[in-house]
Amino acid sequence: MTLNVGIIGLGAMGSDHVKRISERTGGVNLVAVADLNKALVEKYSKKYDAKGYTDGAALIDSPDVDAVMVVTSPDEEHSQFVLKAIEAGKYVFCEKPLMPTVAACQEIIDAETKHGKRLVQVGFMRRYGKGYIEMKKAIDERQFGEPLIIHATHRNYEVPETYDTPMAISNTAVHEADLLHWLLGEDYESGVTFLPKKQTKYTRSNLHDPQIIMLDTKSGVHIDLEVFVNNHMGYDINCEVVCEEGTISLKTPTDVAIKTKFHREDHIPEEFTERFKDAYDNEIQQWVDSVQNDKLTGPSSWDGLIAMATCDALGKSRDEGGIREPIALPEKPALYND
Ligand SMILES: NC(=O)C1=CN([C@@H]2O[C@H](COP(=O)(O)OP(=O)(O)OC[C@H]3O[C@@H](n4cnc5c(N)ncnc54)[C@H](O)[C@@H]3O)[C@@H](O)[C@H]2O)C=CC1
Ligand SMILES: O=C1[C@H](O)[C@H](O)[C@@H](O)[C@H](O)[C@H]1O
Repeated sequence: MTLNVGIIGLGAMGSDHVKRISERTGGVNLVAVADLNKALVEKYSKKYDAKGYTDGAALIDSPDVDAVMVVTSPDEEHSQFVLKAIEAGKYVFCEKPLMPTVAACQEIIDAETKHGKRLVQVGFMRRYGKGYIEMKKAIDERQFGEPLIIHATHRNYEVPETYDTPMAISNTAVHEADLLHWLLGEDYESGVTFLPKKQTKYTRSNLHDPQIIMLDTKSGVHIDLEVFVNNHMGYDINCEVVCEEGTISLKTPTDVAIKTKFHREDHIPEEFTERFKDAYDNEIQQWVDSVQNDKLTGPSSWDGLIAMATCDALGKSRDEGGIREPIALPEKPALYND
């Protein structure tokens, strides 16, 4: 049976998902779109012959909509629609982060637990990247012995003026906060955030950039993560896992390598929709398939809370000048055990 999906939020990520659902995902129809911006609603409702709304709640209430995608920003705009979808008993894909605070993630977990069935998947799409899947297999199988250290970078070419210091963790590093404990198959013990060089060419009053994060896991794996969101180089995501008898690293996919006039060059992706196109495609196809099977298999609301609890500790460390902070989790509800 074809799944009829409505998408709330038609900006940079939402418009990419509109195209993905309409043109590259099997077993699904885009039947409705919503945004506060009427021009975007008119554009995409007309282009994809979908019903247009400016009120996301009305989209969720529509009997024509089987499942919902929440792709709004700022991130605080997610829970109103996630909670309404749960109330309506409809599956809902919520872009990361689930919400930018632990308390708001907990509110969603409480609502889902009361409903009695998992309905929420969170958009941690790095888990669907081929490189990360191969890395996780190698770690799970201990192909190179015990993992010891992870070196990672999360670099953006630039971010908008509204992007501020806390977002470097809650909006950006939240990807690695989810990814790396999933990759290693264990929880974090503690974290530290510190702010290097205070005055740089692109420093803004509301944004300290770059930021340096360190995480340590329960077994003692040490992680260092550079978050550099105005690097004016490109969208450069790196991850190297150092094991007892070898390393395994993420490779940036390139179609061509150029050599000319005594130099060679590779392309650096401009932004996330280019760099992780396959991961997004795999993620959304898996979400549609799991909804049709009436059993979600992707990142849950609980994964959303783990990531935000990690980010909270890292934000507290940053605000306290780089003091190591424990990363503690509440008891995991049984709903999220399978
Ligand atoms: N998984 C990933 O790699 C990525 C995830 N994201 C996430 O996707 C979400 C959207 O990000 P962007 O597309 O970059 O933001 P954006 O600012 O480009 O678009 C957000 C859209 O949501 C709409 N909106 C906001 N509040 C609304 C409401 N109450 N009702 C209806 N529409 C509303 C805005 O009018 C805007 O058109 C964010 O949560 C962000 O964290 C963004 C980029 C990449
Ligand atoms: O989710 C995302 C993107 O995937 C980028 O990796 C981040 O740098 C960006 O800040 C965030 O919105």
